[in-house]
Amino acid sequence: MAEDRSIAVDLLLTNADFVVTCDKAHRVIKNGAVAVKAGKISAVGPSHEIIAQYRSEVQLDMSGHILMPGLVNCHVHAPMTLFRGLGDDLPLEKWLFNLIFPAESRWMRSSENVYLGALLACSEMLLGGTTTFCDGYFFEEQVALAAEAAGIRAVVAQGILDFPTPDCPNPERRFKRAEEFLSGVNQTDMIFPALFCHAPYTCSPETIGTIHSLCRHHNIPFLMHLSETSEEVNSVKAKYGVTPGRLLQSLGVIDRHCIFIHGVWLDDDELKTIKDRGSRLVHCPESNLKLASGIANVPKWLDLEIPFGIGTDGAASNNNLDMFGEMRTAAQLHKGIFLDPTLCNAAEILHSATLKGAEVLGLEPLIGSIEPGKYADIIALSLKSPHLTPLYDPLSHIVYAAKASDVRHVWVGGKQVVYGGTLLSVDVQDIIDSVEKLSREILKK
Ligand SMILES: CSC[C@H]1O[C@@H](n2cnc3c(O)ncnc32)[C@H](O)[C@@H]1O
Ligand SMILES: [Zn+2]
Repeated sequence: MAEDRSIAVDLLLTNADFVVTCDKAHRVIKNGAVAVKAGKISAVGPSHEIIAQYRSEVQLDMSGHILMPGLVNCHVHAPMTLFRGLGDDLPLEKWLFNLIFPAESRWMRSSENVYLGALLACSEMLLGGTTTFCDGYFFEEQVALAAEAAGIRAVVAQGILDFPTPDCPNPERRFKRAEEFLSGVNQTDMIFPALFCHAPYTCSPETIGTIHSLCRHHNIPFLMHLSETSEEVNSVKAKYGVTPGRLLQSLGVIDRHCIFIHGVWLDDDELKTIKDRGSRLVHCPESNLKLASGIANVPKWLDLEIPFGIGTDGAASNNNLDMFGEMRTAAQLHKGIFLDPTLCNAAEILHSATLKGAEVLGLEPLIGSIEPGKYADIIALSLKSPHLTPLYDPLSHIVYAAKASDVRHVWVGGKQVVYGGTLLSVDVQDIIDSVEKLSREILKK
């Protein structure tokens, strides 16, 4: 009898119509397979080669599917799923100050509510193929707990503002709150703590400088909404005499720790500073459109080679956490604005939602592509639908035609969390029932 020299692994995914690796070379493997051991990818390649080299007691036939890395949602406020559809058709300032901040001070003072909203968000994201998200909110420890329960990877950034917030009613304690958060949440390969200075119009230079120093000290990301609306630019100019980007530059905080969200109104000099100082950007096209904040100059970001990720923003301004929809919007929007169909092509946008997104979050050595050594954060899209037929180019389908509901299977760190479109880690119906119950109370007030 011939000796079996193959290597034993924990999981073999074979016969996928395509493995879209999202590696730097944009490698797409026809009839591909992936071998997974101890949560990480051992090998990826043509099915016949992988099957010859590896064996596993768990071997799944992925024919009729695309395998690709899990999507990376670079900007979310997970608990805000509780406010989905509560305040539509308003500009940012009215939406935020007249509706959302009061709603947060009423409903998000309960850490249980924050946990529940975050759990709903994690469910929505996993079912839609997102395996990593970067969050910013209050009681962010609860978001970390929800992410752990759901089995999704997360950067959890504690929100800091100069005025009373649900988890820090006394603003004088805001730096203590940041430190308390950092000492309470341990970094693992699933949960990565960070701090989120809300915006230049809600955080003083003292707050920005102190929180940024803490981020530098702990070597963690410093997040901030920046240059989201023209009103923001005008109000910062009126108060400080300079634009938001220049204000941060004058404070000496623009560096490799910074992840700036939106950047709709950043001018060329501000963008150049962001590039030169190693900061990164996040594009949230649907939230920017819905709040009529404007449209970020993403073609310029691409020209300048500024690493940028894609984010949905919270469900109160999007109103979903669907990264397939977000990719499609990002790919189409700039073509329409600049009357140039070559802009933001499918490969560029898919990279922003996977490998580049991982790079933006500082997680690129761990996730973002299907490559040996990376965590097995993998999703399987079913191709057996009219809207995905015929198939000439898998990248085209992923960006321009696929829907979140095409996601059939999801693995995070090699652990299957979605099977056949069903979430295995938490009871979604139970979460929906609890949120519906709470929403009836929210509606009454
Ligand atoms: C510290 S982050 C949490 C804080 O941010 C608010 N928020 C949600 N979406 C936006 C946005 O697009 N711009 C500015 N602020 C936003 C959220 O309601 C929380 O108060
Ligand atoms: Zn936001």
